[in-house]
Amino acid sequence: MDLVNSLDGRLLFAVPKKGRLYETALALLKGSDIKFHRHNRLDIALCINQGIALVFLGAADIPVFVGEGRCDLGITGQDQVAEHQTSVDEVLELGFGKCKLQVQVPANGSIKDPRELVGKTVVTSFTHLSREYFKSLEIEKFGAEAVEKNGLKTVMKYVGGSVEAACALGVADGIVDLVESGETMKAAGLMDIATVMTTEAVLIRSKNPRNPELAEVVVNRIKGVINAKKYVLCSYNIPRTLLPIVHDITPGKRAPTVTSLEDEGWVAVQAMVEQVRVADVMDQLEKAGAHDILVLQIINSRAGKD
Ligand SMILES: Nc1ncnc2c1ncn2[C@@H]1O[C@H](COP(=O)(O)OP(=O)(O)OP(=O)(O)O)[C@@H](O)[C@H]1O
Ligand SMILES: O=P(O)(O)OC[C@H]1O[C@H](OP(=O)(O)OP(=O)(O)O)[C@H](O)[C@@H]1O
Ligand SMILES: [Mg+2]
Repeated sequence: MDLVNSLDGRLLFAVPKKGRLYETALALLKGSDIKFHRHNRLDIALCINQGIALVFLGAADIPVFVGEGRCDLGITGQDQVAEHQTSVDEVLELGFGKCKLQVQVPANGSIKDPRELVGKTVVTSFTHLSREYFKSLEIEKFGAEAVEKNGLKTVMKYVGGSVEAACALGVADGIVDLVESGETMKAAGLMDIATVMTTEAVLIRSKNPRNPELAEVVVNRIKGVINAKKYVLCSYNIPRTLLPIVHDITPGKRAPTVTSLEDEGWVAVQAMVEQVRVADVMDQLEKAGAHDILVLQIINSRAGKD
């Protein structure tokens, strides 16, 4: 059976084929028990244990394919969804691929404010978002009527990558590009002067998925993996008399689990704690008189329906 026929009835899930989101997106699929074989150079992979086919696409193309209903689910950046103005449901923020889309200019140049770029040349891979951004600056400066009548004065030029080189090459007065650590920007002798948007990876769903029940199962599984990463399980022993104190420090998601120990007067406590707070929580517990404090990783989770 050829590949196209074997796609029949399968839920099509678009995932980035390379770049910044690739590895974490694949780890997320693995955590959700979505197993597949990807043959060399093929951009479609059938899942072994689910009625799903993965479609490997560029992150920028994923909102388009999902928006047109060609794919049912997709993982891409919020920036790409906004840039391509497609109608999709953003069902879940995924907590990785976090960065900012920023206006940048030469650090040693005279421009210090994005308004000074009005009427000049801006190079970017995000022409729609950049146009919208400079349109609002131009409306502020010239008024909506003038902008409507004369069009944008700022010139937007598209490049597909290595946007930072544009200023040094004399192609641009400023750029609009993604910044995470700022290393690339700094290495190119640029500085940021405004933020167009902040973004992270997101799970998107078509308005009309071909198998809504299976789409829901996949969304829930991914949700479980994402939520598990947000929390760790904290367990410790404490004299029963101190329990009221620790309730305040580790209230858990619903309530802490408290079990009696053989050692009379002592209890064992287990509670979910936000990963970002765990060091602080451990300090507080130790100070309050807790012993044997352990922090355990949660691999997967389901909150259950209320
Ligand atoms: N430095 C970064 N840190 C975090 N997330 C990023 C970074 N750069 C890009 N992203 C996110 O990843 C998405 C895809 O960008 P990426 O540059 O990986 O794709 P690409 O340009 O298709 O790949 P490549 O750069 O390998 O050609 C972006 O739209 C953004 O959401
Ligand atoms: O602030 P930083 O941590 O340095 O990250 C920002 C860089 O990451 C992305 O580029 P990528 O590596 O994907 O290369 P590209 O420009 O060819 O897309 C983005 O376009 C920036 O150039
Ligand atoms: Mg890139």
